[in-house]
Amino acid sequence: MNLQNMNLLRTTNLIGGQWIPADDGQTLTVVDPADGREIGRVPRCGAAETQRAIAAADAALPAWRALTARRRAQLLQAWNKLILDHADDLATLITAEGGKPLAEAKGEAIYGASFVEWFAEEAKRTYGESIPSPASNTRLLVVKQPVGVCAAITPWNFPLAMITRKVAPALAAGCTVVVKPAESTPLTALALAVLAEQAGFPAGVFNVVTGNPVAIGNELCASPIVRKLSFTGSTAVGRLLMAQCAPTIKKLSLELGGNAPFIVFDDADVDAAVDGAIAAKYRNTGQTCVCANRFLVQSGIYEEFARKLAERSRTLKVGAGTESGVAQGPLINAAGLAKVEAHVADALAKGARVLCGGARHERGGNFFQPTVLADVSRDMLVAREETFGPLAPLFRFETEEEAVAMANDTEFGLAAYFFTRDIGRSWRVGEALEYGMVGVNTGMISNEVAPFGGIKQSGVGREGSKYGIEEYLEVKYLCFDVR
Ligand SMILES: NC(=O)c1ccc[n+]([C@@H]2O[C@H](COP(=O)([O-])OP(=O)(O)OC[C@H]3O[C@@H](n4cnc5c(N)ncnc54)[C@H](O)[C@@H]3O)[C@@H](O)[C@H]2O)c1
Ligand SMILES: O=C[C@H](O)CS(=O)(=O)O
Repeated sequence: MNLQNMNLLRTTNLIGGQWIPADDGQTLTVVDPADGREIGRVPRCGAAETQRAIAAADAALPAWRALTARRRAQLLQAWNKLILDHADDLATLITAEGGKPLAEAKGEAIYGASFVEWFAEEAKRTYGESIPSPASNTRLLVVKQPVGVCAAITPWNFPLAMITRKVAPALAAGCTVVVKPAESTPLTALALAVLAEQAGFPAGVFNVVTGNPVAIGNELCASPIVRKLSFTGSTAVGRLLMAQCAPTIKKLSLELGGNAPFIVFDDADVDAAVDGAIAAKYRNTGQTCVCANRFLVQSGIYEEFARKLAERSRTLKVGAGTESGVAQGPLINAAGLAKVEAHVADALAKGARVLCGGARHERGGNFFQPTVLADVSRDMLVAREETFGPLAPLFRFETEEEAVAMANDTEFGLAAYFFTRDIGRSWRVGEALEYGMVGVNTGMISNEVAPFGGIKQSGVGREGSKYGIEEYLEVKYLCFDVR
């Protein structure tokens, strides 16, 4: 792999300021999902290395939390600048190990840096408060203090932004961090660590451990030194980690799976709804937690919307993320491809109709055709499971009440979208949808300034926004007797 700065391509882990291999020398192979080529190897670390990373973060904590917020902010700004200065190389890494089109990967590097910039500013605003005392001899004060040593476990689909969305607020708050990135996309995480070291973060403040997820996760969850776990990934794994953290009563942030409804009402601007559908469905080849997973279309405009969405989906160029003009890359692996295929087969077997795509792409490998299915019903797998691929299943509905009931008929509650030009309906439906985030007449909702997160089994806590740093702070109440 050719980078402008080859120093970013690391095959070791950063623990306590040292770049180290696995104790037993074992490695994980990293492959390009577009062609299966090996692009690198990283340490297959386990419990022992993780224990050392936790110890390093613990040792670094007192000095780090004692720094002024201004100094922590300066280091975060330096990291932000380095990420932006190296955005092209970081995009090359993101595409090489994750498969997304290069333009999207560049966008992720910029998006990921925006969390570092945002929390550099938030670092200086962890305000407390004074409370009028009910007793004349006491004065009441509330202060915010860093939680302490934190662990972060992150997914492959945004290998840079999901790390900075956790590490930036943690460091801003005065915490130290041990990160375990996904096995599929460790190189981007290690490149971020190179830049953090270059920015001047002291040894042990930011540690990255790659390898056996179960062994590393068990240590991070079991250690009483780790006071918080922030996890982004599937609901199944989030549920497991939540249970594993119970014995040590850790503070938890969980950003989990979704099953986003995309509702189009008869009164919508259909062309705008199709634009929104393309954005909400096909970003990262449909592999984002906020991708539209179910399209609920009112009967009056069903055929028009279906036809236009299929027409636009056919125009999406499928190929390796490095190829010019590519809009859809490969699925991350064979399992991801098989899930899309299974969802399509199940829907067709139960009466759905193919409007476009519907099969593996002629390029073979992990490529799948952008697919739109009509006449989809609630007994199909796509109604209940997160497809996590380029599949747009269209459900039909008659009334607003039916649409809301269908949209809420899931254990997930991350993101939802709807298109209408009726102001009353936008309030009624916006309030009735059981989701943490709702896009109204838009298919793109993610940014660093708004609270990102879900309800029900899509998780707990919020990332980004003014709320994100609170996840890494403890509230302390001081009562002074002033006699
Ligand atoms: N809500 C969000 O912000 C958000 C963002 C991105 C992805 N996701 C969700 O993540 C899923 C796809 O990502 P994924 O395939 O990487 O999810 P995943 O749950 O399989 O893996 C996520 C992370 O957990 C680790 N992991 C897996 N099993 C573990 C264990 N037993 N102990 C410790 N760590 C373990 C993995 O190595 C990886 O680092 C989808 O469901 C998607 O909706 C949610
Ligand atoms: O997969 C979901 C991530 O959170 C991506 S984004 O924040 O919606 O860009």
